[in-house]
Amino acid sequence: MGRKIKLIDTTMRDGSHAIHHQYTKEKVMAIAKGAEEAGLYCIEVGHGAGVGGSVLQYGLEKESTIELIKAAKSMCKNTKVGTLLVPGLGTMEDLKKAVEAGLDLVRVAVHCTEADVGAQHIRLAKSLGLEAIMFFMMTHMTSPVELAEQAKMAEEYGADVVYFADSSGAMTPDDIKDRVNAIRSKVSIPIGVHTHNNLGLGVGNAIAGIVAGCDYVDGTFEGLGAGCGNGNLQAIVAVLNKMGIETGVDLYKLIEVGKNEVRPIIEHSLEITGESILLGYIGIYSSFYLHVIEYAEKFGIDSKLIFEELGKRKVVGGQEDQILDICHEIIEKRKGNVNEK
Ligand SMILES: CC[C@H](O)CC(=O)C(=O)O
Ligand SMILES: [Mn+2]
Repeated sequence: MGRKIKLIDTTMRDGSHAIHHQYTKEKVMAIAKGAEEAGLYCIEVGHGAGVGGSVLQYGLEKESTIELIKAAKSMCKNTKVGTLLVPGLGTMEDLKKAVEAGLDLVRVAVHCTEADVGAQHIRLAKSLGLEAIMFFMMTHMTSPVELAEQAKMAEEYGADVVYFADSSGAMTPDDIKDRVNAIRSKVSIPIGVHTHNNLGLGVGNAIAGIVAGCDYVDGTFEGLGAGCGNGNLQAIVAVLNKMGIETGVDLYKLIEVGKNEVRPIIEHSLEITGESILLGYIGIYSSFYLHVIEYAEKFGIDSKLIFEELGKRKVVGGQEDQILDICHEIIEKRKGNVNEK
C-alpha cells in the first residue's frame, strides 16, 4: 500500500477572496455536499482572511464564518470542516465559537518567520480537540533552512501538521522541493503545501510538493482563489491518479461539482494575465490582486506601478492599506505635489 494524500479543498476560504467574501449558506451547503460525496479529506470555509477577517480593509463577508461552518457541517459526515485563523484578526473566542459550530480542524496562519505568534492558538486548538495545523504564509520570503526552524517550533507547540504556502504564487518547483526537504530534515509531523497559480504553476507546484514528500495538499474547485487562483483540485487529483498516488477521491464527482456549483460563481477570469504574472514574479500577496486591479481602474493608474511599489516595500498580509497609500502617492506625484527625495 502506497501513501494516501490528504486533500484540503479551500474553495470556500481562499476562493472567498475571489468573490469578495460573498458566500451564502446555500452555496456552501451545495459545495460541501459534493465534497462529502467525492470523499475529500477536508473543506476549509470562511472569510478569505479566516475567521475574524471580515473587516473593511479586507472586505466584509456576506455571511459570517461561524454560520458558514454550521452550514458546511450540516452536509458533512466524513469530510472534515476546517477554517483558517490569522492570530490578531481571529481571536481565541472566535475559535471556541467555531468549535461550537462544528469545526474539526483549524489552520493557524502566520507569516513565515513568526511561528511564535501562533503558539497559543495551536495549544488552544489541541485542547479543544481539533486537528491543529500551523500554516506558514509568504514562504518565498524566507530560506528553506529558516522555514524549517519555524516548522520545528510549530511541532514543539503541538501542531499536528505543518503547511507552507506559496502565497504569491512566486515559487518554482525546485523552491517547493527545497522547502519540503529542509522541513523534513527538522520535523517528523506531516507536511502540507498550498499553491497559487499566478505563474501558471498552481498544479505543478502542488505535485512537486507531493513528489518531495508532502502528505497534505490544497486545491480549489476550478482553481478559484486569490490572485490567479490556487492549484486546480480536479487537475491535481487527475495527475495523482495518473501517477498512481492514492487520494481516495472520486475525480468524476469533483468535475461535476466544479462545473455545476463553482464555475457559475466565478466573477473574474482566472486566466494567467500580465497582472497575475507580475504578482507572482515580484512576489506580492495573492489576496492583494483584486484590490490592486480595482484601485488601478478607479484612479486610472497603471497596475504595474502599484505592484512594483508593493514589491519594493516587501508588504505582507495585513498591509492592504498600503495599496491605497501608494495610489495616493502616485496621484500626488503626477500633480507635482511631492518633493523628490
Ligand atoms: C490572508 C490569509 C491568506 O489568504 C492565507 C493564504 O491562503 C495564503 O497565504 O496563501
Ligand atoms: Mn492562499
